[in-house]
Amino acid sequence: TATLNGTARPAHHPVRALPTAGELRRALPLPPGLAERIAGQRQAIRDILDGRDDRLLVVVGPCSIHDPEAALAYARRLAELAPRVEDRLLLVMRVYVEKPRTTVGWKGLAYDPDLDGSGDMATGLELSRRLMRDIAELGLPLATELLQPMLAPYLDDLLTWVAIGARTTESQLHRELASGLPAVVGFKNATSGDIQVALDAMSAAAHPHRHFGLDPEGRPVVQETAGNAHTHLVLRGGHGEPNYQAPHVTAARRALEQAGLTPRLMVDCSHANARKEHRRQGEVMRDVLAQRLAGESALCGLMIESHLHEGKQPLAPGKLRYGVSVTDACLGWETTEQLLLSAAERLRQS
Ligand SMILES: C[C@H](OP(=O)(O)O)C(=O)O
Ligand SMILES: [Mn+2]
Repeated sequence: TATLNGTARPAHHPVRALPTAGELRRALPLPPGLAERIAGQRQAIRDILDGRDDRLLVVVGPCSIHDPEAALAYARRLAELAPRVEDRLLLVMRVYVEKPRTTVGWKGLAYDPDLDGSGDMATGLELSRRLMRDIAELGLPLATELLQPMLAPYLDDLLTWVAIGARTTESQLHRELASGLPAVVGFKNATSGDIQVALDAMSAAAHPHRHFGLDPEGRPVVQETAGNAHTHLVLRGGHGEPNYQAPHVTAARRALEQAGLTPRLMVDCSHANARKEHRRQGEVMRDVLAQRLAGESALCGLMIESHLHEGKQPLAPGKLRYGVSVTDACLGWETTEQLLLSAAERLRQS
C-alpha cells in the first residue's frame, strides 16, 4: 500500500472519478465560429513555418497559470496589443496548465487548482478548459505544453500551438501525441542542451502512428494518427548554458537541413537561455532579432515568459501576490509590451 496525505491506501487506488474528455467538451463547447478561427490561426503559423509568411511567431505569457482571473486580465492586455504589432508579429498566449517538475512540486492548474496538494483535477480540468475558451474568445491564439497525453483531448480543440517540453521531447508517447495533433508543435531541446532528441522527435512525429489511447468516452482504443509535419525545434538552452547565439542557431539550422527537416526554429528567451534571470529575456530577444535582421532565415519564432507583474513568488496559498508567477520568474507586462512594440518597429524598418 502507499500512504497519501497520511492515509494508507492500496498503491493504485483511483482517488476520484474524472469527467471524460467528451463530457467536458459537451459541458464547455466551442461557441459558433471559434473552431474555424482557431483553424485559421493554426494555418497562419504553418505559413510562417513554411516561409509563406515572414512575420515572427511570438509565444508569450506566464510560465504557469495559477489564477484564472489574473490570466484573463493578462489576456485582455495581450489581445489589445496584438493588432498593434500583427503586421510583423503573430502573438500567441501561453496558457500553461500542466507543469513538469525536475523532482516534485505543484503540477499546475489542471492538477491542483487549490494550490495545496489536494489534487482536485476535476475542477482543475474544468477551470483550464473554461479559461482557454474565454481567452480564445478574445481572439488570441493559445499555446500550452501538453504533458499528460491523456489530458490532450480535454483541451486540444482550443490549441493553436503546442510545446513538448525539454523533459519529454525524447518520450515516444509525446512524439505519438504530436503526430496526431491539429496544432503546430514545438519540441524543446533536452535540459542537457542536446538538440538531437528534438530533431528525432520531429522526424518521429511526422510519421503516422498507432498507439494506445482513450476515445472521447474514455474507453481504451488503438489511436491512429496521420503524422504532423508542422513541428519545429525550440532552443531553450541547457544546464544553464544559453544556445540562442548565432553559432548555435547556425549549427541547429545545418542539423535540421542534414536531417531533411524544415530549417525553422524558435528561441525560448527564458529558461536556460536567460540563465534563470528573467530580465535577461530582453537581451536574448535583441540578439535573436539582430540575427534575423542579418538574414538568418531559420529564426521564425520567440518565446517569452511574462505575467502582469515581474518576478516570481513562493506558492503560499492565502499569501499570494496578484499577477506574479508561482513557477519561473517572468517579465512584467509593461516591459513585455515595450519589448514587443520595439521588436515590431525594428522589423518594420528592416
Ligand atoms: C517548463 C517549460 O520549459 P522547459 O523547461 O520545458 O524548456 C516552460 O515553462 O516553458
Ligand atoms: Mn517556465
